[in-house]
Amino acid sequence: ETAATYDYIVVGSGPGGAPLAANLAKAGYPTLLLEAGDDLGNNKNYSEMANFNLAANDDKSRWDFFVKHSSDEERESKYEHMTWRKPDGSFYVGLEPPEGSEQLGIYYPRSATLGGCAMHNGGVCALPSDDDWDAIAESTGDKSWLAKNMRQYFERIETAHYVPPGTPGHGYSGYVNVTISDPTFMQQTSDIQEIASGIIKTVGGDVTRDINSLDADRDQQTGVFGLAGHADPNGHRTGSNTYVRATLDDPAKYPLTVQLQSLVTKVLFSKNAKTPTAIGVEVLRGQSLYKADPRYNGAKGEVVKIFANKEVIVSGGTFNTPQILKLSGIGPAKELKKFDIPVVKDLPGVGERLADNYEGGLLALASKPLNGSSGPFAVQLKTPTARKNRNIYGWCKSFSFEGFWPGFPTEYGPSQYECAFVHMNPRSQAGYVHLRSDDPQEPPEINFEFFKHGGDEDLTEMLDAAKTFRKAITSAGEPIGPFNEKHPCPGVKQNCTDAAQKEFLKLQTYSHHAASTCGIGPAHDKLAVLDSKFRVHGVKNLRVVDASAFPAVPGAFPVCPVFMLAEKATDDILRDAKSASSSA
Ligand SMILES: Cc1cc2nc3c(=O)[nH]c(=O)nc-3n(C[C@H](O)[C@H](O)[C@H](O)COP(=O)(O)OP(=O)(O)OC[C@H]3O[C@@H](n4cnc5c(N)ncnc54)[C@H](O)[C@@H]3O)c2cc1C
Repeated sequence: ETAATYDYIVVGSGPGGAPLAANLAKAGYPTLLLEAGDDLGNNKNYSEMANFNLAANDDKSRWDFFVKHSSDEERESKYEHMTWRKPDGSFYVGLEPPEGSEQLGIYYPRSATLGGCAMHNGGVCALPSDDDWDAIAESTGDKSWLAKNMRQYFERIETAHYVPPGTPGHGYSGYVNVTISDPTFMQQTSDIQEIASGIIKTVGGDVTRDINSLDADRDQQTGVFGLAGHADPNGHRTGSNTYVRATLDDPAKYPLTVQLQSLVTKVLFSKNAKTPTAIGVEVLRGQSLYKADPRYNGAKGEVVKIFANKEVIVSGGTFNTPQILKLSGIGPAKELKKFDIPVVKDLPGVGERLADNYEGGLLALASKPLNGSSGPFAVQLKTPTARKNRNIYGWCKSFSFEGFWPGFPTEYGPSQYECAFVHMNPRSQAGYVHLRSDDPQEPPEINFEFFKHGGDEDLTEMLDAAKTFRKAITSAGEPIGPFNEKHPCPGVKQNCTDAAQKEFLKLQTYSHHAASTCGIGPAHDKLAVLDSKFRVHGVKNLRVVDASAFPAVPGAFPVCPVFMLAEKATDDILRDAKSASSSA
């Protein structure tokens, strides 16, 4: 293919790329959406939200990344779920690998399928603090990022099922159905209801209110809430996959083309232009071509070049977008030269400032099997040393969640109860995604450098959260209690110092909301990659629209904020297209 068939090429079909491609096609522009994986939208492990752990463990979509949390090997070696490759080729997870095993790193799942990680995620839909949006407006001077303007994008994506129709700040016809967890368990007497009552007594709130519906002083609201997720009232997952499929099936026959099993290896640039100008992409065609795919078998794929009349938009996610840019010659010149990649634009920030929410949990076993059941409910806290806003988002139920490893999670039986939590707005953004080679099939090196800056402050906030959750859960007395805590302070009659608990939290923190490797920021910020309209600084016709574009992790859960980015980028791109055609 040499002639440009498409106006836009979008690389990657996650919550950033998929809705954007559908929107551009619906606006009448021939658009190609390229996705490395397959379409699993009809597979019940993906289409039913309740099966999300099956989806995340499924080799039909898995891209297994193995990352570091720090550059301190001793600290890394104490991570309880360190993953190793045994001599027989299978995984070992733990601290005592069989002899001859190779240390792979800390498992970090990604979903390579039509819809991206919105196809295996837990579905939690939350909005960042208003301050998170306002900070982008402030750093770039672009007022369209102010929270009060961003809310329209949430209204656009949402079909709300948890607030009365017409409630301001919500949408009722968007492609993301949002429901909250069933609150009716609070009306029946049960152990689960009693524990939840204790939590509500400790932190306030109630399970019928929703985080996203609070407009007045959202950033300060704390206590218990119903947990909002991107599923419809029947539990069907909605979002990136369902929206693309609905757009393809629409009788209006929008000019959207989706090509699966297409691993984009680089962006192509015009040879003549003075300013680097994107004109298309190079693709490897074939199944499971990326080495993070457990089904990878050494196949090389067929090389294809595809061209765009207007723009290329990269939406490969926080790990893959910087890899694609670097392979294309956009990134830190020093790193590119190491791999003999010709430098198209020296942009030192590509792959830098990687950050993630820190996660932990207060997990305890009751003295008896817990009767009753509930979905998770949300708990927001503002711990004593929090900076400006609430800083902890927890979710509680009888379950166990201790991070990710091949085959996760653990199951401690019917007496288990946990409040898992994410710590928002990490102070450190020192992580990075660096190339290991110029081979596009080879996953990059990923190091989060957790706690490198402000670590002690963040750990104090996590410890205070754990203390609050401990008090809240254990307020249920006998015969449900006493509780035998698994972590961060094990035992029934506990005797842990604050320092010991902080050390546990530091060593065992996990994460799954990676962001910011191609952050938006002003041109004078040497680590900024994108301007406020998602355009790569110093490059024409190339944008990035996915979680990598956030200059900092957006609140507690990124997926709904990424959907909002896709909508905002749609407006920016269509505005440019219209002004180009009116000036032509
Ligand atoms: C296990 C898990 C659970 C999660 N749970 C939640 C949750 O409950 N709530 C929440 O808000 N967030 C959750 N997240 C995070 C959230 O899903 C992600 O932040 C979000 O999906 C990011 O969207 P994205 O568009 O940036 O990238 P992704 O979702 O990663 O999508 C990128 C897409 O690009 C494709 N791609 C990558 N490279 C190439 C290439 N070279 N060529 C072609 N295609 C390519 C990939 O296959 C993928 O489909 C979870 C994440 C994980 C891993």
